[in-house]
Amino acid sequence: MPKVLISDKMDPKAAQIFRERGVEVDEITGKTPDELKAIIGQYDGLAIRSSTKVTKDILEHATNLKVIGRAGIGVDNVDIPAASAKGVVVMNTPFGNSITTAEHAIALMFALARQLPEADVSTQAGKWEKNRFMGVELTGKTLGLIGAGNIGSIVADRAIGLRMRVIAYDPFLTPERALEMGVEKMTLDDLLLRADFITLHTPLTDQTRNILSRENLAKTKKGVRIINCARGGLIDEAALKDGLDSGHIGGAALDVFVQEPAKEHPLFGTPNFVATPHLGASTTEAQVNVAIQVAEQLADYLVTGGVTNALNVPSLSAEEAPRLKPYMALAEKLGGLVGQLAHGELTSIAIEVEGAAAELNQKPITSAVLAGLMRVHSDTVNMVNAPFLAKERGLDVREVRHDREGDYHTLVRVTVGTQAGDRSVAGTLFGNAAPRLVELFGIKVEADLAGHMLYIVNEDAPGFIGRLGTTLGEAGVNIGTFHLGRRSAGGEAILLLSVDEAVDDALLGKVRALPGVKTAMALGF
Ligand SMILES: NC(=O)c1ccc[n+]([C@@H]2O[C@H](COP(=O)([O-])OP(=O)(O)OC[C@H]3O[C@@H](n4cnc5c(N)ncnc54)[C@H](O)[C@@H]3O)[C@@H](O)[C@H]2O)c1
Ligand SMILES: O=C(O)CC[C@@H](O)C(=O)O
Repeated sequence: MPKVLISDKMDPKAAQIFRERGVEVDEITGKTPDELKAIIGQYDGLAIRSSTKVTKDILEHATNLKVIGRAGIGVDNVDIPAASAKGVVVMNTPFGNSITTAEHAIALMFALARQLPEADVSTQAGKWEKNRFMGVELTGKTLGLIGAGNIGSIVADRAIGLRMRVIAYDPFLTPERALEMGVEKMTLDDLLLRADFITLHTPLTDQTRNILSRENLAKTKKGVRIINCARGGLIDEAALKDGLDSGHIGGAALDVFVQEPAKEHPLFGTPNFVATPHLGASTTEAQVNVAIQVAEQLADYLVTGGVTNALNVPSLSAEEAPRLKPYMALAEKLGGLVGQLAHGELTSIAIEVEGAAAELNQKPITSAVLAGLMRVHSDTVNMVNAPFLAKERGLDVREVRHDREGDYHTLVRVTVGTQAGDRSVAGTLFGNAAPRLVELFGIKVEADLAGHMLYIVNEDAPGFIGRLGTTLGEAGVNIGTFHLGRRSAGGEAILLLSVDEAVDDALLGKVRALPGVKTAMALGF
């Protein structure tokens, strides 16, 4: 039974779903990195929010981990390259808390417009400072969105409802989508010049880090009010403080900080500054949504192989997964076969599909071929990290989908480019389920690829099979199945034998010494 750790506070629905789906679950929150390292090796899945930092160091101890699920959107607390290199799938729940976070941005915009937090503190202190708190209306003001994705577009919708004019800077926003959203797309400089309020809704990337830098803050309209419910690091916090102190910036509300938890901060106590402790996603509704989604996604992956909302592998629906499963087994075997047989450096690999296979999602088939190919050299390769490793090694990977009718109702062909030329193997599924090799280096042959096998290339001549049988028999090696293929009578023949025991080097030497043998190799699947 797969086992999952929930390491951050999460709605109880998550644990309930895991149990209902046959996944064992432990909820252990508030662990230090060292404590997490000590226990993470027991788990197949890890469900987190933003507190757990899944670093490379933690991943090195996660010997059984297959999937990490973030109950939320931002995955900057997960080292995705390290997870990918280790073959761990990383998923998030991209929509579960979008409305809630957009509402928090709108709430902070109101808080700034009417100085609500300061007015509350003053009133409850018995001061009744009616003249101190003069607000501004939102109606007719211009809201500048930096980032117009899921959350940004909900903020735009709500702001338009408040009769605000919404302008947006997002390099990936198409003119059609901007029109549909009712926002005016523009450059960042134009937005900075025109916005009365600016709200940030981008992920933190190398391009967005410090997007509101000191220089950019200086370009804003005097009195601008700034809201950040996305990620700390998007704004230069020191420059923001200077802007508030000088009065150039009329107000700022931060839900997120460069360093979290932010228990002390130079901005704290600054007039017109509002802070919340990363509460963007903190509503009952959003937390139930993301808990349910993350548990369903992790359980799907661990139980059926379905992949939803993964950031480092292609998606695979729970309906597709069972159809693709036998193909992935076939693909891994074909990859493993060429990996074992092809000598020297591989420069390219082409994965071709035809017949029924051509109607499927090809990405998982390709990943499985690459995993089989590279697992020949490393036990830690799997379908998740194989494409990354292939890219890292400069292997040129091509996917080809054929429309044509072939000899088989379904076929997967793998061709690797080597210094000696191209080498190709092909396989089909018998009964849509059983992987079967049907072609090896241009020769028709029909074989299961399973267990210990012996691959022999020899000159097709009478008496050879008898001599081979005797040699194996004398070594106590029992032949399970025997598959023969040849280009032409008396030409080159290929033999693929499954044997009950591994063939050691001494026996291989004897096989290679038999008359007519050109190549003999032990294979394993
Ligand atoms: N405060 C919270 O609790 C909380 C809750 C949920 C999400 N978030 C954060 O909100 C952010 C946005 O979430 P989302 O669901 O809208 O994401 P999203 O992926 O739907 O949208 C992000 C948008 O940013 C745009 N973008 C990317 N690079 C950009 C750049 N250089 N300049 C301008 N725009 C750029 C993208 O094109 C995209 O449209 C994420 O960082 C997420 O972590 C915070
Ligand atoms: O889990 C949370 O409370 C914050 C989530 C939020 O930052 C997100 O990116 O989804």
